Amino acid sequence: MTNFSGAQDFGAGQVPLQPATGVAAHQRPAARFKFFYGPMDCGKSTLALQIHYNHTRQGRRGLLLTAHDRSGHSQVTTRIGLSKDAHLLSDEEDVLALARSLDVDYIIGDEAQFYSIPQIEQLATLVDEHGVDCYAFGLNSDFTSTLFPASARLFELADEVCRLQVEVLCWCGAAGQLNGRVFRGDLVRQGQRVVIGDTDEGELHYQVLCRKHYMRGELSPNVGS
Ligand SMILES: Nc1ncnc2c1ncn2[C@@H]1O[C@H](COP(=O)(O)OP(=O)(O)O)[C@@H](O)[C@H]1O
Ligand SMILES: Cc1cn([C@H]2C[C@H](O)[C@@H](COP(=O)(O)O)O2)c(=O)[nH]c1=O
Repeated sequence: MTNFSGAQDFGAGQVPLQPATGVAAHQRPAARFKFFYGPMDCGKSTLALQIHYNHTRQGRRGLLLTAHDRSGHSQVTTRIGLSKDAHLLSDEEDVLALARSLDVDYIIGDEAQFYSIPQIEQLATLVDEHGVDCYAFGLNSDFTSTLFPASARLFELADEVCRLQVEVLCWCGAAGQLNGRVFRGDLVRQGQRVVIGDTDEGELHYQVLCRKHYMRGELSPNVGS
């Protein structure tokens, strides 16, 4: 909340978070809420770690979050080899309380499609009421080509939404756009929304497809690719 003098009013018992860099308040840009999205394998986690690195280098205190990372650990992992320890968010966890207890300047949230709606809204509150920059990274749609609820909320609330620039190619060479779930060699269109997996071959895996081949249900002739 901002009062008429321009000063922020955080209410009784609340202390605003302060950035660590020592930059005067009037020189600091307004906090931003950004959502970077794209299909599996398009470089989301890599960009998340790059942004985290750049902020840390300037002395800013950050919180790296993930949920259901493929590794099964509390880490952000990337296929290009980078990984970093992260806080593994549980479904009921209050991100606002967590960030305030750690006094952070920014949050990087990977696998944001798995966050709850309240958690996405808490990120927005951190931006608006506490000046914390929030960068969320995640899939836009699930294996049925339907938006994840958290991603839909991010599209509604974020200041900026960016489709990632690294094109993942469908087996035909066109830009991959949709995440196909493959079970025992067949594209499936029904099942649980959350099934952790990778784009490698296996009994259950994912394959990024262009819209035409997703709609036709035509998978790569090369198993697992
Ligand atoms: N051996 C490699 N050499 C170069 N780039 C690679 C290699 N392995 C993976 N990558 C890059 O990493 C990207 C996947 O990054 P990752 O952050 O794991 O994606 P996401 O989080 O979106 O699933 C691939 O699109 C590719 O550009
Ligand atoms: C499409 C889809 C994916 N998932 C899971 C599979 C992976 O564990 C993650 C995405 O990870 P990435 O870093 O973006 O490659 O999400 C799922 O549970 N349900 C789905 O529909």
